[in-house]
Amino acid sequence: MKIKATNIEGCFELYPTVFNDERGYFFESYNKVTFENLSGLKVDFVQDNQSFSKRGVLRGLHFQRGIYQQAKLVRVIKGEIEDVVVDIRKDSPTFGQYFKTVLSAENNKQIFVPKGCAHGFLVLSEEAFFNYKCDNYYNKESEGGILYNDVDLNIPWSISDSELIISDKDQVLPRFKDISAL
Ligand SMILES: Cc1cn([C@H]2C[C@H](O)[C@@H](COP(=O)(O)OP(=O)(O)O[C@H]3O[C@H](C)C(=O)[C@H](O)[C@H]3O)O2)c(=O)[nH]c1=O
Repeated sequence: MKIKATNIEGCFELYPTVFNDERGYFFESYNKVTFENLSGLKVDFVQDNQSFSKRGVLRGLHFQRGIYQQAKLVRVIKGEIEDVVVDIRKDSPTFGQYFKTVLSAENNKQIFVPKGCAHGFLVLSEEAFFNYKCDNYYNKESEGGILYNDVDLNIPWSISDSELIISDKDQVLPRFKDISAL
């Protein structure tokens, strides 16, 4: 497992060691000791999530507030997505910056999304299975979000608006300038 910093403080990519043989492949998708040794962080993940989406589905940008803020370790089991992390920590040196990268079943790449960041993804392949760990439980009342095409963030999603599939809830999320930073 290797890790690589991103432009957002505390957000990093993880590249697992893949063992290929004539049967296929094997890799440790998560190992607490390895994660802690490489990141220097002690993270207690308490909830695993999985979602399935078709091409053009955009989920996010979501976060949870207060004591329910979540750090996440995200990955793709099948397909390919464009993953975006936005720093909404008002005291962070990278406040208001976003990080965007492709996660896929081919690159097996993962992202650690620190607490205080909004997260979302766009499915580029025909279908994608997305799987992630959270270090805090879901709390509907604490949910917040930012409109995916916020003009200030100006995130260059790779699929045009006309082809996007976005939930009713996500279509009416507030603009970045209107959320109270964490
Ligand atoms: C997140 C979550 C949702 N739910 C229920 C609530 C809804 O009835 C249903 C779908 O929820 P939602 O439309 O919020 O699912 P996503 O749009 O995939 O939300 C996720 O999208 C982006 C990419 C994220 O990073 C967040 O983890 C998460 O907000 O699952 C639960 O029961 N538990 C949960 O932890």
